[in-house]
Amino acid sequence: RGKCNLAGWWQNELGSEMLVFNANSKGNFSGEYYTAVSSAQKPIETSPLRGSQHLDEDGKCTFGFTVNWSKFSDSTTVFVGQRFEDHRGQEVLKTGWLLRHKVNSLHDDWQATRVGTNIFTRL
Ligand SMILES: CN1C(=O)N(C)[C@H]2CS[C@@H](CCCCC(=O)O)[C@H]21
Repeated sequence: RGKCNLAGWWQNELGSEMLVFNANSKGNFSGEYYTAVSSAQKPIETSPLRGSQHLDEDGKCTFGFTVNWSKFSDSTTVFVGQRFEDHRGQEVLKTGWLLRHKVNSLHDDWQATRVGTNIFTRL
């Protein structure tokens, strides 16, 4: 696979881990996300992720993926970002994310979406 192969195990500064499977010829991929922390009240479970990446040969591909949190939280997170290599040649995924929780009424919609940034490095 090209230099921008996102497949493998990654971890971020929150202690979350994700396993990304090989992308197909169109750049579509799936994986599993294990969050170490959650605002949900139920036990955390591994959650599926699905995404799409560009297949650049320069190794600096952009990508996006969605995590559909399992039964433990009625919420969804979308990530968008780019792969880089740092000064030591270590791979990093610089991402931004939006986390949307289900709210019970339109009036509560204003408080339903959180935003953040995140860096993943290979496990
Ligand atoms: C641990 N996290 C992580 O690795 N992030 C990049 C951020 C954005 S997704 C969120 C976890 C959400 C878990 C499900 C829920 O509490 O609704 C937080």
